Parts: sequence; C-alpha cells; structure tokens
Amino acid sequence: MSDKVAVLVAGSWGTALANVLAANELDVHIWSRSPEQVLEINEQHTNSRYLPGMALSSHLKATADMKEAVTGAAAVLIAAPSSAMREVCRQLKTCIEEDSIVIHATKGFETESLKRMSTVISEEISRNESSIVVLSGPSHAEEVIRQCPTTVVVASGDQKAAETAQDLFMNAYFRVYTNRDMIGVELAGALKNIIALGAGMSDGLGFGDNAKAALLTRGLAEISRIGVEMGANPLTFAGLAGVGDLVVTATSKHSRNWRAGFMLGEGKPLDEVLSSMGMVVEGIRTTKAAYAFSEKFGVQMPIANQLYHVLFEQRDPRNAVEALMGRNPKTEMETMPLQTWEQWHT
Ligand SMILES: NC(=O)C1=CN([C@@H]2O[C@H](COP(=O)(O)OP(=O)(O)OC[C@H]3O[C@@H](n4cnc5c(N)ncnc54)[C@H](O)[C@@H]3O)[C@@H](O)[C@H]2O)C=CC1
Ligand SMILES: O=C(CO)COP(=O)(O)O
Repeated sequence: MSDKVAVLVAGSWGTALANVLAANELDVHIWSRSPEQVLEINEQHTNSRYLPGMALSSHLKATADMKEAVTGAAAVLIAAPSSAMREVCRQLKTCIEEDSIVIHATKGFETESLKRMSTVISEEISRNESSIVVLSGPSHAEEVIRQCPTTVVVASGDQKAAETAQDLFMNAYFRVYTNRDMIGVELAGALKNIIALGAGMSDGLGFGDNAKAALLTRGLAEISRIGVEMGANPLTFAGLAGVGDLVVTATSKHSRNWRAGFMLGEGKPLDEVLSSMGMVVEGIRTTKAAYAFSEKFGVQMPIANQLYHVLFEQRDPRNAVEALMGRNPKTEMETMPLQTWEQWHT
C-alpha cells in the first residue's frame, strides 16, 4: 500500500488530522481551495486562520490542485463542512483512485435531503456506502494539534477499511477504536452539536451546572431515541461518538457550537453570532435536520425542537426553557430507546 494520504480541506479539523498523519510519517497532501493558505502551509508550516499560533509538521504538503493531492493516495480523508460535502465530492469523483479508501470526519447532514454524509459521498463518487469510513469522537482540533491525548472511533460497514483507517491514525497521543455501527457513529457525532448549542445557551442565560447536566442527559436520551429509530445501535450512544463527544462539545470553550449557544443565550442575534465565529457551526443546520427527523419518524426531540424555535422562529430562549420544564410528567424509562443490544443484533 502506498504511504500517500490526501486530506480535503484545510480548515481546523482537516489540518489537525493531516498533522496526525504527518506525525505518523505518512506522505500527507492537504488540498485547499485557497492558494494563499497553500503557500502559508508549505512555506511557514502554519495555518494561522484556523489554528493560530500552532506549528504544523514540515512534512505536510499543501496543494490547490485536488488531482495532485489525490493521485496515488491509498486513502482520502474528507473534513469538509457538511454544507460543502457534495460539492467537494463532485470534484473528487474526477480524480479519485479506484482502490483508495475514503474516510470522512464531518459532523452534520445535508439539510435539503436529510442524508448522512456517507450517503452523500457514496452517491457522488459512486462507491458502496458501506465501504466508507467515518471518523468521530471527542476531539477538538485545538487539542489534537497540541498532541493532547485523544480517543476517537472509526466506523464502517467494511471492517478491513476501518482497520486500515485505525492503522493510519493511531499513535501515542491519538488512540483509535473501530466500530461497525456507521449509522450510529454518524448520527451521534452530528446530533450532539444541537445539545452543545443548548448547553452554551444555558450558560449564556446564567443557569448552573444542574441545567447543564439535565441538558446532557436528556439530550443523550433524545439523540439515542431518534438514532435507534434510524437504525443505530443504542450502545453506540454510550461510546466515544455518543456520550464522549457530547460531554466534550457541551462543556468545552473550544467548541464553536457551545460558544455560539453562549452568545445566543446572552441575547445576541443569530446572524451576528455566526459572522463573529468565522468557522463552521454545524449545530445550526443540524437543528433544522433534527426538527425534520422528529416529524418524519414521529420521535419526540423536545430539546432540538425548542432550539429550532429559538434559532429559526425568534422564540426567546427563556420561553424555550419554560416549555421544556413544563412538559407533562413522565417516567424516565418510557423516554429511553427500547431496543437492547440483543434485539439490535437479531
Ligand atoms: N474543528 C474541530 O475541532 C472538529 C471539527 N469537526 C467537523 O469537521 C467539519 C469541518 O469543520 P472545521 O474544519 O472545524 O471547519 P472550519 O470552519 O475550521 O474550516 C472549514 C474549511 O472548509 C473550507 N470550505 C468551506 N466550503 C468549501 C467548499 N465549498 N470547497 C472547499 N473548501 C470549502 C473552508 O475554506 C475551510 O478551510 C465539520 O463538520 C465539523 O463538525 C469534527 C471534529 C472536530
Ligand atoms: O466535534 C467537535 C469536537 O469533537 C468540535 O465541535 P465544535 O464544532 O462545536 O467545535
């Protein structure tokens, strides 16, 4: 197998993951649509817009020519925002090698079609969806680039492809587990961003740790409910892509979703919040998708639904909290996904 790996695109996550691969002495070629960014990565070994103050491996090569990045690569890692995935894959289709494995690290949905990222990729590059690998888990780019200990999961319907991805990324500070529940890992990674927005909003409103714990726990319950309905293994939500990523995103100041939620909780309007971020905040689009999933599958997602009203219908966040707290009394167990591990396996 060639030791060349291509990474598409050079945002925070693509750059941090490319740096892990370069640390593993692979021949890493990162593609960016920005010639200025390519020049900066190649000459100064930095990506100051997305990872300010951090030095990148001098072995990392950048190019604005996707064909050059992808030709001869054993693996292609895509870390594009969900909104750009289809467009990036349309370009990739024209140059990808037949036998290179495709890994994606994007946490979101195509909002118009409600498709998962592996579906979008497989449609565009004409590959079987089960051959795609998704990389997810609690992993802020800002900490991965500093080589802080990090654990992630790679999931695929093709165990061999998942193991290849595991081998490519695994090192002393980046530990990789495999999982065969690609649907669950994709859903968990995307949906936790909604709860992180809510947790930020709760903090911005001045609420305390009780409210945050409630959001995380009840958030995980609704993510698991919809996930199981959409074909996921319920245990995936107890793993790195589920509770692991939920905790890190809903409690870390590195999180763009938490930060956006915090500003919204402080009363700033959505357009002002988004223009001040300068980076992708996937949870906004994902809230729209979750609202549609909740209707489509008839699954209650009270937190996502209230966030939808706040984000897109100008509901006051305090009214959203009142609506959540004032719902009909329930038993806790009736709100949990019913399938067990054994049922999922039959
Ligand atoms: N930053 C992080 O710590 C992590 C991010 N992710 C996920 O990775 C994905 C990407 O996020 P980030 O890298 O953080 O975003 P970012 O905002 O840091 O960078 C986005 C990059 O995408 C490029 N881009 C946007 N539209 C494009 C297009 N049409 N064609 C080519 N390039 C385009 C931008 O130029 C920029 O380089 C998201 O789904 C995010 O949820 C997942 C785990 C960690
Ligand atoms: O998914 C992430 C960490 O695992 C990154 O979250 P944010 O997009 O909120 O920064």
